[in-house]
Amino acid sequence: MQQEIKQILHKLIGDPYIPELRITDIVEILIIAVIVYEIMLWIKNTKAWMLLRGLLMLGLFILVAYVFRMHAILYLARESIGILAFAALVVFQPELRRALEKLGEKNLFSSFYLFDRGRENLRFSDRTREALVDACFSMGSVKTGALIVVERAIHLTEYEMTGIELDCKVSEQVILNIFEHNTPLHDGAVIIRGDRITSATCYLPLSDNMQISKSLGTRHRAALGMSEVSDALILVVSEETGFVSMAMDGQLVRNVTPEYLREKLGQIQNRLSDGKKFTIRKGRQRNEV
Ligand SMILES: Nc1ncnc2c1ncn2[C@@H]1O[C@H](COP(=O)(O)OP(=O)(O)OP(=O)(O)O)[C@@H](O)[C@H]1O
Repeated sequence: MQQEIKQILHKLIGDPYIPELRITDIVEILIIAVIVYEIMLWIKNTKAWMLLRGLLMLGLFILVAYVFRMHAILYLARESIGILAFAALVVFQPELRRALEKLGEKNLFSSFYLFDRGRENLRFSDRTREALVDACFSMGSVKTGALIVVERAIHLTEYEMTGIELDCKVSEQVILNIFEHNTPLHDGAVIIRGDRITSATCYLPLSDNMQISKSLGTRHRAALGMSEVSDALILVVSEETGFVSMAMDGQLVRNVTPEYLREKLGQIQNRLSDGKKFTIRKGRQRNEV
């Protein structure tokens, strides 16, 4: 094949230099392409995108300084590169941590182990999934605000500790009871691990995403913030509108339908699916932030 390509090129443009291509070179190119693609996705989905734009502007400025031989500016740029790199590490520490955690979550070899199939692979039961969907839409219909975090691979112990410890089975009635106005547990978020509610009144980190709609308050900001620092799926019921929204992977999807929520919960129900490398993202539903 390579020989044929060489012959065709020889006819067209003389004697071109084509280096020997081994199978490992092709594998290497594919690995680098996947890594570059993942880094680009990460940059696009995090604040790093703003950093990249900032760096491009800075690069342009330095280029102009170089062209016009502005020595003082070039000297300052040279001296501050180390400090800027350090500052970027500090500013992007949560995103970098999250990226490394994601890498650790990926179970690349799980699909090779057939004995894995016999294990208990369900994260939570169908009953819990239905209870969550029913509870959210019941609360939405009477405009009761709620914030529910469904834990996945990353343990949320540090957030559980901010609330009141519970250990009870998930059911629609229990969730409705927790978020009932003027009851001791209604404020803050509940955290769900498997089929159990582990904590209520938990305090979640607020997102500092500038693009989030100004009409959304701290409940939605907390849901988005939690989805930025963990792989959890967060459900929000708005006290103001009764809309049910969902946050995951730093994206907030507003005003979802029961079918959409059921589908998303179904997708995270299976533990093994976390190892999937490529997933086809379906179109976003309504107002995604
Ligand atoms: N950081 C947080 N962690 C957990 N819960 C929070 C946090 N911040 C706010 N909340 C919850 O959100 C409630 C306030 O919601 P607020 O009205 O500010 O938000 P909102 O996004 O406009 O929601 P809604 O549409 O329900 O009004 C608080 O009473 C509290 O229960």
